[in-house]
Amino acid sequence: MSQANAPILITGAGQRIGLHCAERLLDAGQPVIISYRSHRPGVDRLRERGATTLHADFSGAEGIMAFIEALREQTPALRAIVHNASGWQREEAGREAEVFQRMFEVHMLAPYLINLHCADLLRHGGPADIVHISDDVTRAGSKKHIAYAASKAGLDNLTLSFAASLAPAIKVNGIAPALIQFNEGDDEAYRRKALAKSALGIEPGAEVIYQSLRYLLDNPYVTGTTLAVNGGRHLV
Ligand SMILES: NC(=O)C1=CN([C@@H]2O[C@H](COP(=O)(O)OP(=O)(O)OC[C@H]3O[C@@H](n4cnc5c(N)ncnc54)[C@H](OP(=O)(O)O)[C@@H]3O)[C@@H](O)[C@H]2O)C=CC1
Ligand SMILES: Nc1nc2c(c(=O)[nH]1)N=C([C@H](O)[C@@H](O)CO)CN2
Repeated sequence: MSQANAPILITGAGQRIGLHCAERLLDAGQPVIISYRSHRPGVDRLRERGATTLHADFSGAEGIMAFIEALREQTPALRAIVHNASGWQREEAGREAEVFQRMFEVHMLAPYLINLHCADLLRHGGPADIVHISDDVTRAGSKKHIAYAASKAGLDNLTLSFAASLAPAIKVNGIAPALIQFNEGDDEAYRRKALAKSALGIEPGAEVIYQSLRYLLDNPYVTGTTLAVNGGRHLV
């Protein structure tokens, strides 16, 4: 496979932001591979559009390594790897250690192992990128998602280490969103409170993440950077 049509991998792209970015890449004629954990309608839609869909559960090194093996059987080259898969878990009484472990696995261990075991697929002489989807919450921490925020902060540090380690062949950057897209169960009171936390006060939707991803893929002189896509939350 020439680098020209090497696929872009997006993890956790069966729904929401990952699904939107996968669809937009397909719209642009870019081959796509996704990982998904739960089978959702978006997985079928991507498959129908020609994307390769691989099941993956990153809860533990075994599951991550099994995904890596399946990925390497699928393609000899990659244009980019987008680490989007994520669990937004609060602390739970009696399950504190399990929640921390889950957050560490999906936000740090999976990107770490996939990057180490798949960076060679990006080494083909053409433009190559790794993008970590983080969270603006790493600036200040979170009272109700302590393990989540800590694991995303660790992901931000992986951005720096991998950017230094893989340069100049591979650029490594992050995108740190604040509120992008509410979840179905978010009630009006929660939505009002969340919107008030940023200077721009809107729910922008997934397109702003695709625009940020496009910028990082297209810019040959940006690495080791995490883009804040947060509506000016740091100003409020
Ligand atoms: N939405 C927002 O407003 C914000 C999003 N972000 C970040 O942007 C990214 C995309 O957000 P969003 O689209 O809301 O993400 P989702 O909450 O929809 O999660 C994306 C996917 O990750 C998968 N996933 C979760 N845990 C695992 C695991 N252990 N192994 C494999 N897959 C897993 C889920 O699979 P399953 O379908 O099985 O649940 C889900 O489909 C995330 O990294 C998120 O942290 C940051 C700030 C705000
Ligand atoms: N994996 C996820 N991470 C995050 C989500 C989400 O739905 N899935 N949502 C948020 C919130 O939008 C938060 O930014 C504002 O309430 C954060 N991370």
